[in-house]
Amino acid sequence: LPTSFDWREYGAVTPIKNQGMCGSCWAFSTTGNVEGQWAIKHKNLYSLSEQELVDCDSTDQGCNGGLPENAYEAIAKLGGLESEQDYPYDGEDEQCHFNKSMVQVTVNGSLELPEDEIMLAKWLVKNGPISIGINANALQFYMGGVSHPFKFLCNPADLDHGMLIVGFGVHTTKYLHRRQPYWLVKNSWAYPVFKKTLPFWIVKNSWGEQWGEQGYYRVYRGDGTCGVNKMATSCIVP
Ligand SMILES: CCC[C@@H](/C=C/S(=O)(=O)c1ccccc1)NC(=O)[C@H](Cc1ccccc1)NC(=O)N1CCC(N2CCOCC2)CC1
Repeated sequence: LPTSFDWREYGAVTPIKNQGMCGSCWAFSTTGNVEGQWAIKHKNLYSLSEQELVDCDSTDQGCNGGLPENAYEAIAKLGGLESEQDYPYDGEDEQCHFNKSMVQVTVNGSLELPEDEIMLAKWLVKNGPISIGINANALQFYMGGVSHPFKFLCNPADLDHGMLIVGFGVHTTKYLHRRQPYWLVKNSWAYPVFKKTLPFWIVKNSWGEQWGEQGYYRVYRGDGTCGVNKMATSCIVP
């Protein structure tokens, strides 16, 4: 197993997207995994439509939540996913206007991955980015670095947010030289939820555009922090 790995270096990850004021994190977690699987298998990276899932995946609840595993199934049943361009994101529940002739990619199954984080890292290197459920408590006020909250502050059993692991590495702290293995996790927030309440000119000027580390979150790898390993899944693409 390498010390670090990052699927962004191999063209398997699209730029950070913004879910806005809609609880569609599950759809972004799903499209992120499908984008990666398709890119690795077909050498084509397409940005895929979350709005199609919000509007047309009747097994999930649109802006009120969902599960990537349901979404993979829904994509297979619908007949595929359209591109972001052809079915753009509006951040609210709309009438489904899926057009099967516009399908960019298809899915024909899914996998539940092991909770062992060494096996997860091995799977990631071999196969691609992983969709996860996580407890988002530590994300609300995340400002960078390797997040490693106490278990009672981030219950691994209370998963409430869908994200995408795109890689992993080890951070050595400056003074004590502590080694902190971490997962590199793609988020779908432009601003953290709490900053949405601040006047835009404060957020724009002081914290820049992106949430976290240019839209990414680094969380401790190896002890099930925030349940990062509890619901790791991937689609299978033909
Ligand atoms: C209200 C929906 C919130 C949304 C994410 C919104 S969010 O904006 O990213 C955010 C997250 C945390 C803090 C603040 C903001 N969360 C979800 O969609 C999460 C994502 C998730 C959870 C666990 C494992 C994997 C993925 N899922 C969920 O919220 N749900 C999972 C499915 C559940 N169904 C109810 C009916 O019976 C079938 C199951 C509905 C709730």
